[in-house]
Amino acid sequence: MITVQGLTKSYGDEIVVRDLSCTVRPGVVTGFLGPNGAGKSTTMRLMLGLDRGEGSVTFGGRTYRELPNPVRTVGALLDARATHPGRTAQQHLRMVAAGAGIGERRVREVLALVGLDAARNRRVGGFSLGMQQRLGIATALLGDPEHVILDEPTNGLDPEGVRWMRTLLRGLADEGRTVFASSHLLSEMAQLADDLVVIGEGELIAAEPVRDFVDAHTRTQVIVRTPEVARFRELLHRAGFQVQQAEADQLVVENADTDAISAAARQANAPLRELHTRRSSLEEAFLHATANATTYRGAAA
Ligand SMILES: Nc1ncnc2c1ncn2[C@@H]1O[C@H](COP(=O)(O)OP(=O)(O)OP(=O)(O)O)[C@@H](O)[C@H]1O
Repeated sequence: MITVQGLTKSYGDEIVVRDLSCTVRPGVVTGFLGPNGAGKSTTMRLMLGLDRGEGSVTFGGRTYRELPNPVRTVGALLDARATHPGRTAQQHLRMVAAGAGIGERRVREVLALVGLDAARNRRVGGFSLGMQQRLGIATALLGDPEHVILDEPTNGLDPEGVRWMRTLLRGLADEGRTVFASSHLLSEMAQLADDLVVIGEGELIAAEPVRDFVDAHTRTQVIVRTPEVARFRELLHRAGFQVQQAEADQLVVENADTDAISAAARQANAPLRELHTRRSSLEEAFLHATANATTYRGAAA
């Protein structure tokens, strides 16, 4: 469990993380979202004690600095390109392992886990971004940590790599670990994350399960197809539903549920050809939730 309390960071006069508090629970994947410049990387750096700020972050009750052997408790990937380009993947991992008292066997294990066994003797300088990302993950997992913090772990990965990452993070969560990962790929997050922490301009916008976040920031629509569209529309309208005709035989009802619509159709003796709920996407919810907290916004077309 990661507990963040009152985390605050300023650069000069600019407050980039403001009084941020949340908990990240074990056994699930928590996605960390926010528009560009929202303060995600800064928050992760603060969590790991790489930056100084106010407030506290604890891992199972202890701050990063209090951990006797941090590599064994918290595994982190912040910048995959931070590895020395002249070292091979294996040399890099051996170096980190030696510093934490981790043996050669685990080095080979994590190389295999991230699919870099065959490339272990190649210099990191020649690695693609995706390979560097895999090495970064291997480094983060070296100490078999209970907490995993990853900044944009899918960055540079091809579709197969993204899928691999999804399976890996799910597996880590299923083992009971606390997994906290930022990403800009919202459709990916929708598939991957159970919980979300969403920030905008350094402030907490939401910390809740993905489903609750989407429900809170979007409207549910019920799609109805009927040959008697005009009569049924009028009927729903009179019953107090917010309803629009979308196609010749299709109605869209806002904030309704299919039970209520099918009951109304039965009562009116209106035949239904289709009735289903359209759930909004995480992307729609994210754009709505962060609309007022977007520092770097493209100019309107
Ligand atoms: N070393 C620094 N000095 C001054 N300002 C900084 C520094 N690092 C970050 N910032 C500022 O802090 C704010 C938050 O940046 P941060 O990189 O944490 O955001 P982010 O959410 O990770 O963004 P992105 O999604 O674009 O990676 C930005 O306004 C950024 O310009």
